[in-house]
This record gives sequence, C-alpha cells and structure tokens, in this order.
Amino acid sequence: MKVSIIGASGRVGSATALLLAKEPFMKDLVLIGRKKSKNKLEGLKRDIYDALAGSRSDANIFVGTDDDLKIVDESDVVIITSGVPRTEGMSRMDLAKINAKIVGNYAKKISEICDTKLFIITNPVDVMTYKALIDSKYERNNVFGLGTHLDSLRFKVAIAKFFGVHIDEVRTRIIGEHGDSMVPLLSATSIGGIPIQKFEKFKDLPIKEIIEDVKTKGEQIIRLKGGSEFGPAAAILNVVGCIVNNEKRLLTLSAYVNGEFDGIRDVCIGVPVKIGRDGIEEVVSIDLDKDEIEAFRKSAEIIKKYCEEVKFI
Ligand SMILES: NC(=O)c1ccc[n+]([C@@H]2O[C@H](COP(=O)([O-])OP(=O)(O)OC[C@H]3O[C@@H](n4cnc5c(N)ncnc54)[C@H](O)[C@@H]3O)[C@@H](O)[C@H]2O)c1
Repeated sequence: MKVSIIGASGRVGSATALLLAKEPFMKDLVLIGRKKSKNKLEGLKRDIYDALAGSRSDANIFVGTDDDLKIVDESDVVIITSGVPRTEGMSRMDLAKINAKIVGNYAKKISEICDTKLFIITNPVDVMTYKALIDSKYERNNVFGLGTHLDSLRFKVAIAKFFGVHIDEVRTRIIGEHGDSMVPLLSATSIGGIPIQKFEKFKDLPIKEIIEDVKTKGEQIIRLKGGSEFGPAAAILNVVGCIVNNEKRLLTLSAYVNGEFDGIRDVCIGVPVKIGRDGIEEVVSIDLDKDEIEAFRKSAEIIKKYCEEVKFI
C-alpha cells in the first residue's frame, strides 16, 4: 500500500504519518510539504524510522516537496491535511476561502499525476471535500473527507462513559457539517445492539451538554494544547484501514450527495457511507426522524453556501 500525506509537517499530518507507518499494510509512505518544511519532514522521517525499529514495524518513508509532487504517483490514497488551522475564537468556516485555494491547487495537481483517492482533512472539511472533487474531476467515490467521523467517535466516548460500558458496545453517529450545525442521530444510537431509548438511564442522559461538548471539543483542545492530532490521526487510520482491507464499514464521512437524503443535492456533507477498496462504495440513505432531517437540511444549506463561494476561486 502506498499512501501520501500532503501537509505532513503539520500536527495532524505527522501524527497520522506515525500511526500509518506502524501498520503492517503500509509499504510506501510519502511525506509532502512546502519547500520550507523540507528539513522538518526529513527529521520526521528519521524519527518515525526510530519508532518503527522500536515497535518492530517496517515501511519505506519518502520525503517530497511541492516541487516534486510526482513522488505521489501510484498512491492508493492521498491524504490532504495542508491548510491554515483554526486559532482560538475562529470558526472552521472562517478558513474556507484561504484553504480552498490550497486544497484546490493540490487536488488539481495530483489529478494530473495519477488516479488515486483523495482523502481531505483540511477544514472546513465539507467545503474542502467539495472543492477537491470539483478541481480534481475525479469520480465522486474517490474523493471524501473526514467529515463527522471524529465527532461521531467523540459522541461515542461520551455515551460509553455515561452508561459505564465498553466503548465498543456503543454504536452511534453524527451527520451533517463537521461544525456547529452537526446533527447527532439518537435514532441511530444503540448500546449492545439495544436502542439507547430503551435504557432506564436514558432519561437522565444530559444530551444537550454532551452535544455541546462534542461541538466544542476541537476548540477546547486548541485552547488547551494548541490543536488536536491523535484523535484525527486515529480517525484517519480507521478510514485508510477500511480501504486497504476492503472492510465495507459504515463510517460517517464527508461525501458528495446528490438526492440520496431528502432530495438534497450537489454538496459534500457528513453522511453514512460504505467504505471499502473502491473508496465510497455507497452513500447509505437512511430514514431519519423529522427533527433530524430538518436539522440535516439546515446543515446542508450552510455548507452549500460556502461551496458556491469557493467553487471558482
Ligand atoms: N477534519 C477534521 O476532523 C480535522 C481535525 C483536526 C484538524 N483538521 C484540520 O486539518 C488541517 C491541519 O491541521 P494541523 O493542526 O495539522 O495544522 P498545522 O498548522 O499543524 O499544519 C498545517 C500544514 O499545512 C501546511 N500549510 C500551511 N499553509 C500552507 C500553504 N499556504 N500551502 C501549502 N501548505 C500549507 C503547513 O506547512 C503544515 O504542514 C487544518 O485545516 C485543521 O483545521 C481537521
């Protein structure tokens, strides 16, 4: 398996590089950054090789810059994490125009080099996924973003802690924008296969507080330690693992929807997708509660407005 990470000198890129390099499926890992990041990437490569030796893993690591992007040729997946990150007090959408130029430019250049899958992490991730899809002109199954997968994991942890159960017992998801308008799906939440509403403790679940905590988790981490890295990196690894092992898991990623959900069209947004060797193999259309579909529609409208704004820049 060959995976390239664009923006590998950054927080999320470097944490992802370490996790991926340790996986037995990883053969060639390419770390890409701007020219000025070259030394940092060389240092990262050496550091990861030490970590691999210490954990009895093996992979080949290559370093490249914007000037030699051809090194990504034949990648199974190209992960894009490049961009200006949020600082305290900024919303993810504040970054849309700045980051659209960066992501769009990489998407176009990569598509001129090879056929691959583009996996977008840069925020606002739904808008960036749309931009990457438009500018790469790849088929829609080959372009997807981390979407609300990380938010869903955060929601899962909160539910597991409240009910005092192992995290694997909880199944849940959040759809919509990776941002303020995200939509937690209680209708799709179960513990040990039992709908959450059937538990006696459900009536005491502080759902509003939990959702607010999930929504602000990224901001909390920025305030406390500068930015998140391990959470996103683990979520990214989940997705790459699904592709490599053709797992066909239903994850909540940012995908192009065109009518699968209540007629919402031409936008990239967090939805349940079946992910396997061919990337997004299906956008899984599900029956939502009335308030959930209304909230999802609003979320799609917010993202769509920004997609229109960045489409041609
Ligand atoms: N989707 C998610 O769940 C999620 C989670 C965490 C972070 N993010 C996003 O991922 C992105 C990276 O976050 P980070 O914490 O690693 O940031 P970072 O600042 O640590 O790294 C950013 C990377 O982008 C590169 N970069 C910056 N400006 C550039 C430009 N003009 N051209 C090319 N490359 C440029 C930097 O050199 C660096 O490699 C951000 O947009 C952040 O908001 C998304």
